[in-house]
Amino acid sequence: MHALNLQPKSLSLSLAERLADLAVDALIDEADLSPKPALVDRRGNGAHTDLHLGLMHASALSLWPAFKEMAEAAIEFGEIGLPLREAVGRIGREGEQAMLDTTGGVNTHRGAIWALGLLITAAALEPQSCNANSVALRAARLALLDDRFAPRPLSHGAQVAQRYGARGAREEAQLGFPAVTQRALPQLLRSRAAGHGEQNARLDALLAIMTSLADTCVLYRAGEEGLNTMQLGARAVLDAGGSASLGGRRRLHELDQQLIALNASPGGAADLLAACLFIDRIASGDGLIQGVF
Ligand SMILES: CC(C)(COP(=O)(O)OP(=O)(O)OC[C@H]1O[C@@H](n2cnc3c(N)ncnc32)[C@H](O)[C@@H]1O)[C@@H](O)C(=O)NCCC(=O)NCCS
Ligand SMILES: Nc1ncnc2c1ncn2[C@@H]1O[C@H](COP(=O)(O)OP(=O)(O)OP(=O)(O)O)[C@@H](O)[C@H]1O
Repeated sequence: MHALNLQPKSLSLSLAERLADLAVDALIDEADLSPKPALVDRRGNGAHTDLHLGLMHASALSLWPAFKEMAEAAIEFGEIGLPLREAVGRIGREGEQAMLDTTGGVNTHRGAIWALGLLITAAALEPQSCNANSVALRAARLALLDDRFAPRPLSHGAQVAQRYGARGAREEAQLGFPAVTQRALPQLLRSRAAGHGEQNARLDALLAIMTSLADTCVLYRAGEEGLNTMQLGARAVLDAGGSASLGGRRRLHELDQQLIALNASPGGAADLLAACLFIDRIASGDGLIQGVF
């Protein structure tokens, strides 16, 4: 059993503060990871005209209070149920507003607030049981509850669901984040074990998500052609040896060019990579052990 260490010796941060720190760290690590196909990274803006790395960092930092508040709500309510679900929904919407205030109205992290918010809440509910599957399962149980106060806008995800019947961010969470638990985390561990280096292992984890995700950002911007290009291209990189190999790097460069030409940015996959990095840290106890903060 993986347990969060509740009593750091060197600094007395609360559990909620530590979880918020880890979530913001995961977002910053995701943004900085390079070269990500068609996404914002240290090289540039990928397929985006309204996003850049500084904005992604500022947005990530703006979410810290909402993340902390979600963890505190979990501790206060103490169990999965409608009161907690609706509290977290309200805090998530406030976090989204803080994000929009920070970015001047640009959507930098909507999907990430959803995924990380649920996972933080799930971790804070039972910090003594934080292996990947337990946290994802608790997050799924929360996501399955219907928030009566959630607005139902005709979001990009909803439009794509109508048009293609695609499962989006909501369904991914309700299923227990299979793209993270069954694809990204196993790939991250395999690439690390093969000695590929941390940055390549993270890129490989992102690619593993991209091989099968119905990313509604890609579908909205580039339709089924975009989604097929993303899934097949990501598979080709991994089959060529992954990000650490010369063949894999060539394929990765090709995929970057193809997705940019199609204006197809895999933002949903990027959010799930952040979720993967967050779970990896809490499941290994890394960062929650005393002295790190
Ligand atoms: C469920 C959410 C993500 C809305 O989803 P929807 O598909 O309708 O919206 P939209 O297209 O605007 O954004 C979805 C975002 O999810 C990400 N995403 C896209 N595809 C996927 C996928 N297959 N899996 C996971 N994430 C994805 C992308 O970043 C995308 O931008 C969420 O914003 C929401 O409903 N929030 C309500 C407030 C709430 O309850 N918050 C709880 C906080 S924990
Ligand atoms: N490094 C990243 N680069 C780009 N997008 C990212 C990155 N990390 C996460 N994302 C996610 O991608 C989404 C932004 O994608 P996109 O711009 O397609 O969204 P949109 O607001 O639905 O569409 P549009 O900009 O076309 O109006 C955000 O919700 C964000 O969570």
